[in-house]
Amino acid sequence: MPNRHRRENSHVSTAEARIAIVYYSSTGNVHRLAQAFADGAADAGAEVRLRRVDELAPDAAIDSNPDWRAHLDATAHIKPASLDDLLWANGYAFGTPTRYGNVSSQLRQFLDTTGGLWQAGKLANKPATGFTSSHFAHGGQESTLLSLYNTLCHWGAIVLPTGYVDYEVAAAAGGNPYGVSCVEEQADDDDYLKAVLEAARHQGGRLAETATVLSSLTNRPAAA
Ligand SMILES: Cc1cc2nc3c(=O)[nH]c(=O)nc-3n(C[C@H](O)[C@H](O)[C@H](O)COP(=O)(O)O)c2cc1C
Repeated sequence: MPNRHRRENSHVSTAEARIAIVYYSSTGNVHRLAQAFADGAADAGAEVRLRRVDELAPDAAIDSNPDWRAHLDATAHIKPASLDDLLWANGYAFGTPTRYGNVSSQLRQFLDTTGGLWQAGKLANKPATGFTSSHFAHGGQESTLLSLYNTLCHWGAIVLPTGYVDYEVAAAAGGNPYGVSCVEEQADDDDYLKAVLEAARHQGGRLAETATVLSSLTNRPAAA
């Protein structure tokens, strides 16, 4: 029987939610999801930081694809992600395009700068979810998200997959229970794209609620 939990019926106050949405996008698909996550978390009452990780590719690669250069220029105003954003937030959403079934090197590079925070226990006990975009429906979205979640497990984060928490929302967006995902070759279909963005907004709101509930745990002093 489908689960029909609906977020709009929730009574959780998100006054304490501080959500960092950290993403990489070369041509805009993941950026679009990141914005929908930000909207969903903000609509639920959270403070939100939308942050892109630094581009690492050489200009020659970027300029070989006009969409890549155009998107990079169009999003230059978005602040780059920093470790301070991770310290500040009590809930995370990480977005990456699927790259050969894996996390992009740009997001990976940012994650690989978090050793100090990890060692100090500053990343533990916070809810964290992932989102991705691939070209094909079977192009490796699940493996990308699971690979991302390996890092979150090492942090001691509370991995927050989408599941089928709201069955209709999840099913309309393709039914990926590991995290919100977009199939680029289907994104020209307005109904599909609308459903995927709705799933991202839904998960952004759910992340904000979960961050609020878990923040007392996050703030718990270390045992003596
Ligand atoms: C180097 C490279 C590897 C990719 N690997 C995959 C893949 O394994 N599976 C897939 O379906 N799409 C793959 N893609 C396509 C991207 O995942 C897809 O275009 C995605 O929507 C891009 O998101 P963005 O617009 O946010 O950058 C790859 C693209 C590039 C450039």
